[in-house]
Amino acid sequence: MMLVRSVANELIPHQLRSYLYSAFRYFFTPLSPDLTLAIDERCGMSKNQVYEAAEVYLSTRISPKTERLKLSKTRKQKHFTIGLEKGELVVDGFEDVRLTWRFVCTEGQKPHGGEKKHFELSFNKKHKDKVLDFYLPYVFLKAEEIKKQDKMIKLYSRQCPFSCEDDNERRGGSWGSIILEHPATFDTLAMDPALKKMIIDDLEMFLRRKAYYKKVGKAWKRGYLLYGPPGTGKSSLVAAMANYLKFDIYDLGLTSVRSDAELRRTLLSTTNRSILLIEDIDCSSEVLERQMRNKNKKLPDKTGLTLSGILNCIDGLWSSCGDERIIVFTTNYKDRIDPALLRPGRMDLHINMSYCTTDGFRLLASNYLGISSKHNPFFAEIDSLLNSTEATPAEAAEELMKSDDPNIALQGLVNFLKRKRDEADDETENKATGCGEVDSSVRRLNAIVSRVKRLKTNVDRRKIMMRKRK
Ligand SMILES: Nc1ncnc2c1ncn2[C@@H]1O[C@H](COP(=O)(O)OP(=O)(O)OP(=O)(O)O)[C@@H](O)[C@H]1O
Ligand SMILES: [Mg+2]
Repeated sequence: MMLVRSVANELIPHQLRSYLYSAFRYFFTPLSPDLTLAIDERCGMSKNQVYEAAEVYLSTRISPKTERLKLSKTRKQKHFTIGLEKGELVVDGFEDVRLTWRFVCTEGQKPHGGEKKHFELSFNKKHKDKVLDFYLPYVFLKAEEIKKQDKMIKLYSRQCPFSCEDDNERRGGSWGSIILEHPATFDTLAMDPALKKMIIDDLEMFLRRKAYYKKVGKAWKRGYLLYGPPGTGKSSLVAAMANYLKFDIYDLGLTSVRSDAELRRTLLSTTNRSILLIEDIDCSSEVLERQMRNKNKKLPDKTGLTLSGILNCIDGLWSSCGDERIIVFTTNYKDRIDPALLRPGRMDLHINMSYCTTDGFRLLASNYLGISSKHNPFFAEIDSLLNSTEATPAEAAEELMKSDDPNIALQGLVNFLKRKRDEADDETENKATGCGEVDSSVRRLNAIVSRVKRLKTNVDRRKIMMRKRK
């Protein structure tokens, strides 16, 4: 035998020999009774939901025999997050089936590199149907339960600004995330109570209506346009929505997107149960078009991202994939945005975030100072000032934060509102007097309005003084 092998070694070239050995092994080794499913991290450009579910589920199935684990915890998380390290195994049981999970990491192909991750799930072939029809749905269900219990809301933003020009792959849809720690909730939002209730009811109805959307053949999505001056709580409302629904936020800065194709890739890599946020929509499209033209003079004029391009892309994608999606546009100037966005059916609700109202002030006073209007002499004066002055909730909140002593803080707010009112009066008078075409009756009218406002505040002040004396 030894003699035969040494003769064979001499006569047959090395490569052919190893091929013959492996062919021999293939035909004479008994076939494995096991089946292995490879579960990649991504399906093309989207995340693989099986991978995501497995990752969450397996973190609760780690056996005492496992030798290496990945451990992490953010400031807001109550518990550690445990994950498998490269090559580690988890053995699981489902009814009479024994299943083995292995976590595999391999180096990605050059030039972009990066790690490619996947799970391998092995079990006896005869259980294939049971695993596919019952075990994997069970893994999904468990993963959903775990996620709901320990749901950390994430804020995603695009990782790749213009700087990494050669990195085509990253330019696709890579999002970086942090835990959203925005404390805004519907309880802390100062806005018209009826409007607030309407928004909460709308969100609730949206969540309940999965079957309804399917029945009428519409994608399960909802669009909101939030408009109003700076500091009226548009971004806070988005955070409150995310905290209420436990949805992640994808903050899409359009200036980081260079083409419609890139936008499509970016949107495809967002997940269900999320809010896509596009802030300052009135500026974004113009800035982008200008930026594109300046950046690449060779491009024909129409190559940049346009608002209608964005809307078509979002409409198309939104109608074809994804569930439980919310899209929010914000703007300071509703009148400046493209009419295409305002067309019926595009955004389901237009929400006006307005200046601080007396109800809003009460909520802020209770949140920031822990006081109510009962027996507080400042409230009537502040109410009357708010009715004649435009102050944003952000401005009011800033004043209320200036002192721990409610009286000092409220007095500060009164002074601030008076200053604002006087400035506004002066502006009105200046406008009236500075403009030659405005006739004298308008000027007189403006002066009367200002005087009436002041008179009303003086009366209020006197009432407060009298109440104090009593
Ligand atoms: N309606 C509100 N209720 C409670 N707090 C508010 C409200 N509006 C603003 N604030 C306070 O002001 C801060 C700034 O508000 P926010 O960023 O939500 O305003 P915005 O409308 O998004 O402004 P911009 O148009 O400049 O983006 C918030 O962090 C919050 O503290
Ligand atoms: Mg904002």
